[in-house]
Amino acid sequence: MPVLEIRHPLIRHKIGLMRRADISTKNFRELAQEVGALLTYEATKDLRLESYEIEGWAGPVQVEKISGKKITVVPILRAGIGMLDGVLSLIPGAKVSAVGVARNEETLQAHTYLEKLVPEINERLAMIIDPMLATGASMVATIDLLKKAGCKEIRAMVLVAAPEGIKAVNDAHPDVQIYTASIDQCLNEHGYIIPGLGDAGDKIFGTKQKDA
Ligand SMILES: O=P(O)(O)OC[C@H]1O[C@H](OP(=O)(O)OP(=O)(O)O)[C@H](O)[C@@H]1O
Ligand SMILES: O=c1cc[nH]c(=O)[nH]1
Ligand SMILES: [Mg+2]
Repeated sequence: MPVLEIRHPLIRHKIGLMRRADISTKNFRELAQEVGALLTYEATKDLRLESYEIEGWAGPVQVEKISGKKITVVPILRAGIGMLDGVLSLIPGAKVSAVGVARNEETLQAHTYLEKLVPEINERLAMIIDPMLATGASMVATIDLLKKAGCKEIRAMVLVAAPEGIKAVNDAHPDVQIYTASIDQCLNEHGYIIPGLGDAGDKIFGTKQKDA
């Protein structure tokens, strides 16, 4: 499935602000949530609707509601937490399935350390959130475990994606649609996205601010 780069002016503007080397933790956090919400708006625009009747102020009126599968949002810890409130601001009823994946900074392999999935996840649309899609190893590991748990429909929302990561996800899981605020140029020799955002987890949590 092709990747969708959402080139909305608000997203372009906010991602531009996030790239500043001297950005504060507070600003980075706020912008990650805001872009998370804007990506959610796009990634849900094809959800099915059904109409039903309510009693309105002037009598009966036909209105609509989202029908079909319920949603579970799947933040990849840690950094995925940085988009979670933004996503939930638009889909407040969604259940949250936390998946912990850490990238080994030397081998760039993904290590899964936590899997807290909601019940009946096989009946839900899973929306994975993570600011960064670099080599794709963390995303592929997350999709692997969701499919093992029975998920049939999976979407991924990332702030910034490298072509290498998009290819890795597409090769392993061509059925998964990726939504991103920016397709960047490449990875550097340490597996960091160029121009990218630096280490998103560190910037969201206020841990070390050193960029590779
Ligand atoms: O595509 P990949 O090459 O796998 O890299 C991307 C992953 O790396 C970062 O997480 P990290 O492992 O640094 O964990 P953190 O969220 O705890 O900082 C990021 O949030 C992604 O999960
Ligand atoms: O550029 C990158 C790559 C992996 N993880 C990050 O936080 N940033
Ligand atoms: Mg990190």
